Amino acid sequence: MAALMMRVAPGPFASVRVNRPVLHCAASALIRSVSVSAAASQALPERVKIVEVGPRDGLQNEKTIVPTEVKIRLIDMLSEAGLPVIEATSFVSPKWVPQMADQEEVMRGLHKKPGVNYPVLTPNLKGFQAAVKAGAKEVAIFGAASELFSKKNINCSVEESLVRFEEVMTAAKQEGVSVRGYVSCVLGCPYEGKVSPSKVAEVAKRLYSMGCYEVSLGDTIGVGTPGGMTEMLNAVKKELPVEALAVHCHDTYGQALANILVALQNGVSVVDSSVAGLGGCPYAQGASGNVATEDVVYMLHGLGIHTGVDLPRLLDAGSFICHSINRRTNSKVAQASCKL
Ligand SMILES: CC(C)(COP(=O)([O-])OP(=O)([O-])OC[C@H]1O[C@@H](n2cnc3c(N)ncnc32)[C@H](O)[C@@H]1OP(=O)([O-])[O-])[C@@H](O)C(=O)NCCC(=O)NCCSC(=O)C[C@@](C)(O)CC(=O)[O-]
Repeated sequence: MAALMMRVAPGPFASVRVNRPVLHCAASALIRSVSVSAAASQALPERVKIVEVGPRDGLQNEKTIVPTEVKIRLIDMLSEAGLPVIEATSFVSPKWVPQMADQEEVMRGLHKKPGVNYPVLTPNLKGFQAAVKAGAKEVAIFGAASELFSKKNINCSVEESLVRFEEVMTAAKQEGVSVRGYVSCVLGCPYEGKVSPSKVAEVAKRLYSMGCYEVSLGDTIGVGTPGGMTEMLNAVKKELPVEALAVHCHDTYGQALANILVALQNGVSVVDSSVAGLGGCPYAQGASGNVATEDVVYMLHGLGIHTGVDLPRLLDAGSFICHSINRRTNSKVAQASCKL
């Protein structure tokens, strides 16, 4: 062990202000050096854009209402940590998702950092209009590759949802608002089981064709494996440029990082994640937390990929929200860093 600790350079957590066994620093530096040399032989992106979904996807499923000031503080801590995109809230029905009922206050209260985007979810024109009134400059429309999930989540068929999204898109073009698209259940549905990659590709193409600048492919219940991810991406890449794709992985079966790595190897360079691994969709049975942003950042930096994210500050944001809502972090990196 002594020999191991002598051979490695200072770890990536040199500036983390917590007590940590020395072994963690040494081991993480070793992991990094091994990973970088492995990455050298792979076609991986030099830079990855992380879309932080914690304030929305991470909190929407919390049963106890999180105070608005806590949500605002979390968003501000995430922007201070260098996250370039922070999904702030959603303009959905408060009867359907009570946790997001303070969407206007959140939008008005957050301290917008120059260069940071704060998209919000809008399922229909009503949500879009409210979002714009509250100052949103970017929205996300969210469809699905599964009929039953679409019905449970937004109370309409996939085709009906696309008609609603066209209305949002038309209004967004008039207002100069950017629109991101989601396809949920891309690697499996809690109600229909297996989902065909061709159906995912079809819905993704519709969203892209109507004007979404980016389409995020959601493994909503975290059942995917690297094999399934590869097969699905191969189908989608036939219809959309890979530059317009993002992946959105939940970690129910512990496959999220492996799935993300496969997506990177397929040319994807946008990754959604949630601080402390919080999250889950209230209308997807069995959905667990999103992949933790801390773990994604740790892996990407270990691969020598730039994110612009300051990991110690991100760990502070994770620690803050976990203490505020009395939850244990799902991030392995946070656990190893003795942050909670
Ligand atoms: C889409 C609706 C509204 C349809 O819900 P509905 O009941 O069919 O809507 P409606 O048009 O019949 O209207 C019913 C009531 O809702 C109101 N209403 C109508 N629209 C809005 C709105 N935008 N904001 C606020 N209120 C709204 C409307 O005004 C009316 O109010 P009432 O007259 O009863 O008082 C509903 O199903 C809904 O809000 N669903 C959202 C569900 C949700 O947020 N799910 C979680 C996000 S998706 C997700 O997590 C997956 C993702 C994106 O993360 C990717 C992944 O992981 O794969």
